[in-house]
Parts: sequence; structure tokens; C-alpha cells
Amino acid sequence: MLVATAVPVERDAVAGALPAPAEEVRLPGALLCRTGAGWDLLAAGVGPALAAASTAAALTAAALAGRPYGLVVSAGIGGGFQPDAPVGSLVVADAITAADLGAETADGFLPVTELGFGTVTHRPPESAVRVAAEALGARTGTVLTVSTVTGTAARAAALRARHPGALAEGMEGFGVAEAAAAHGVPVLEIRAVSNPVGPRDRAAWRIGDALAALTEGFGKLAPALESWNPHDHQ
Ligand SMILES: O=C(O)c1cccc(C(=O)CC[C@H]2O[C@@H](n3cnc4c(=O)[nH]cnc43)[C@H](O)[C@@H]2O)c1
Repeated sequence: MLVATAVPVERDAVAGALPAPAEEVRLPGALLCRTGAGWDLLAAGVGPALAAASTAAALTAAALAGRPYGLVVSAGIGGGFQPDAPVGSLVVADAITAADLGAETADGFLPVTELGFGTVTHRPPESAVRVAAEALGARTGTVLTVSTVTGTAARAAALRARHPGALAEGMEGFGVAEAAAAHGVPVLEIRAVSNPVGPRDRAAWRIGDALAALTEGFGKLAPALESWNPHDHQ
């Protein structure tokens, strides 16, 4: 299993739930933290492009070593749409959607798929989403990937109008999912809500609480996913 977070403090929060010792493995474009429990952890960088590049490097290295990953988990803190995803709660993505990948037109936003390109949504295996959500006691819904953190009520409302099932937003999930899809590896995204999506209010961030939720969550998630069959993709 590969867990891709954005920054080292998120990676370390996940590592806090897994058995030591951890060994560092330097790869071209990625520094893997290998736990003794079959989980490789990667601080893949902030934003979808760097997260995709780093995750792809780790996936390629594993494939070339003849030990391909069975699952990639994009994990980290994120913004929660209120009131459905309160600060401190965990969200499991049933859809990982690039919310700002497209074109702005006089008639509104057009996703790249309507321009004839690529994809804007990856859907994690239903069975893995179910197992993860039950283990975590988390809600499931769309997690949006944005390149610009939402900072106004108007933008939050526009995103919710376009994606009524959205519970959270982050900046890496879609990039990690693109890399996983290119390797034919299933993907999950887990967000621990550190702040509400909406008007910028740094005083309202609860990063420590979200990181603690991530550690507590992975303590339950890891054993649950270890018994998930990666060949059962439904
Ligand atoms: O300066 C701000 O107003 C601001 C608000 C929220 C987050 C940031 C970041 O720079 C953190 C980006 C980092 O954390 C994840 N994250 C956390 N909260 C959000 C959010 O509300 N929307 C999108 N991403 C968020 C993200 O995945 C990055 O890794 C700054």
C-alpha cells in the first residue's frame, strides 16, 4: 500500500499509527518512508501536479522492482463543506473530482471532459470506500481537488452548486488518482477536516486536531484495508 500525503507533517501523522521501524528509501523524484507493516508513505508535495509526479515515481519504482502497489491512498488535511463535514471529522471520497480543470465561459465553467479531453473524476472502488468509511466512522462523498484554496462564501456556494455531493476539498487527490489510474492501481482519498470551506479565516484552522484525527483514523484504517481484497474492485 502507498499513502501519499502533501507534506511531511501529514506523512508523520499517518506514520504515528503504523508500527515502527521506518526506513527511508530515496527514489528519483520521491523519498519513501517504508514502514515495517507493508505501508509505504510519501510526502508527495502540495498541489495536483507535484503530487501526481511524485506518486507516479513511487508507482513506477515499485512496478520495476516487481512489487507493484495494490492500493494508493491520498491522505491529508482539507477543507470541509459546512455543515456536512465539520472540522475534526474524516471524509472518505467516493469520487475524486478536479473542480477547476476546464474552461471558464460566458455561460459558466466547462470541465475538460466537455472540451473533449481526459477525465475530471476518478471513482475509488466501492468496496474499499465502504470498508474505509466503516472503519473510520467517516462520511463518504465527493472530495474536490482545487489548485486555488477556496476563500469566499461565493466560491464555496458555486462549487457546492456544481458538485452537490461535495463534502471536502484538497489540493492533491486528483493528481494522486491520475498517477494511480495510469498504473491501473485503485485509489482512495481520505481527508481530515482542518478548516471550513468558505471565507478565509486562519483563526478557524484546527490543523492539530485534523492531524490527530488522521493518526487515529489510520490506526483503524490500516488493519481494515489490509484485509480488503485489491482484486475485488466493486
Ligand atoms: O491561506 C489560506 O487561506 C489557506 C486556507 C486553507 C489551506 C491553505 C493551505 O495552504 C493548505 C494547503 C494544503 O492543505 C490542504 N488543505 C487544507 N485545507 C484546505 C482547503 O480548505 N482547501 C484546499 N486544500 C486544503 C491541501 O490539500 C494542501 O495540501 C491555505
